[in-house]
Amino acid sequence: MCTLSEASSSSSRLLFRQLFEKESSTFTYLLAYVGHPDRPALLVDPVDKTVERDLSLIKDLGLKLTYALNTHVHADHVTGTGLIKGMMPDVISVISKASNAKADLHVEAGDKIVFGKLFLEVRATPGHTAGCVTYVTGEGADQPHPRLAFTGDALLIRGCGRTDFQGGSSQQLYKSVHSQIFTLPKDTFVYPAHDYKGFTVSTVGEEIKFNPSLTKDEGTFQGIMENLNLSYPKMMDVAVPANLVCGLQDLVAKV
Ligand SMILES: N[C@@H](CCC(=O)N[C@@H](CSS)C(=O)NCC(=O)O)C(=O)O
Ligand SMILES: [Fe+2]
Repeated sequence: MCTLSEASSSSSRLLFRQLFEKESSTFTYLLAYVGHPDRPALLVDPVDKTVERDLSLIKDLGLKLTYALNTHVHADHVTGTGLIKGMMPDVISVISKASNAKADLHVEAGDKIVFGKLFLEVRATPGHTAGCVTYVTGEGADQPHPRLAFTGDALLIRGCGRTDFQGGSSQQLYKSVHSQIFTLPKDTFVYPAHDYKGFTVSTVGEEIKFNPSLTKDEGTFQGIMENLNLSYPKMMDVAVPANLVCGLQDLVAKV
């Protein structure tokens, strides 16, 4: 199996970094095309608390940040998108149309986010929230192999996002994961938005085989999701309103 460092150094000219915010156990991903002197880059799911670290890394690596993407309206932390745009107004914030959140660019299934010769393809994976999307690296010449899937909270490693708020639906999540993620090539790397168990990466094949809830039939899955008994995220009342304006709430309040 191809390792993370192999994926990073493949002929696709993809530079890839997985970053972590420990208070909310959130992963942010940095991707860049380094086959051209412009070195266009994007961030997936930046967190407000670690924006300074991420922008400093981008500067160190000589990259040009072009897009800041969210997989969904997060309930447990404030997106870094607003802070990034405050400092770098040319960066394009991205979220799904179905999320009903403010952003420069609203995407839907089938859209492509292009950076250099690389691109991310948008797959609609609602269920954790109504507007969740998964971003998957492209297929074909110049694209990294194996593919990389940024699954947000739709699919976690040996888990999945809860479905008890923000338009969540266990029925919809089951369908999303089985039709949009489990149909990807089995060697596709799975990079989620969170991990609470110490994992960093999985593959589609591994989750098809070992995911404890999504390997079950749909009825059993729904029963599991109804009985998770998780407490609401501590930051929820702050994070959701902020993320609906892509973390721009302070800037908006000043206008
Ligand atoms: N304790 C945390 C919140 C943990 C939580 O609810 N995480 C969400 C993803 S963030 S919306 C989730 O779906 N978890 C699934 C699971 O099985 O844990 C806090 O207070 O922030
Ligand atoms: Fe979430």
